[in-house]
Amino acid sequence: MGYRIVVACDDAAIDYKEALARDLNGDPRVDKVIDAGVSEGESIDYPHVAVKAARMISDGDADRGLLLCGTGMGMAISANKVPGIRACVAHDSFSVERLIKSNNAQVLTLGQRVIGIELARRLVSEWLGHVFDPSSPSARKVAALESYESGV
Ligand SMILES: O=C(CO)[C@H](O)COP(=O)(O)O
Repeated sequence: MGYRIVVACDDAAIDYKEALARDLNGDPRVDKVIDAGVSEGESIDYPHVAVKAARMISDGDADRGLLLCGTGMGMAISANKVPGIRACVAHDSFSVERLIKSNNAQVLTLGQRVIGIELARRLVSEWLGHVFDPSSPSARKVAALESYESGV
């Protein structure tokens, strides 16, 4: 079973969303790419787009999210407002690996104004290859993180 991935961006990152969605659509590890916007000519501020996409994950309609804006930071901050969602910008290979293996994050965010497209493509491909190990020592820390969401 491959991943269902929701992709979304604001008007600063439409080019990257289109290019990365094309890659994802051609990747055998991906079953479905869901485009949550925005498209050319559309202007919706990043918090609305990020929350819409993150809710698709928390509702069980997608497994992972790839969210893009100018820096990746606004998308991450916004997606993290959705209960249960762990999102972060990661612009290097090691961070992308740890985003999954340490943090079990569902959402990777990238900034079109920060990194080049070829690095972005490589990071997204690497991201798909990483899997969280629930028996790893990191699981205890992710569980602790989740406990704060439930008000403990
Ligand atoms: O990068 C962004 C938010 O982190 C967004 O694409 C641009 O936001 P702005 O600098 O507030 O216009």
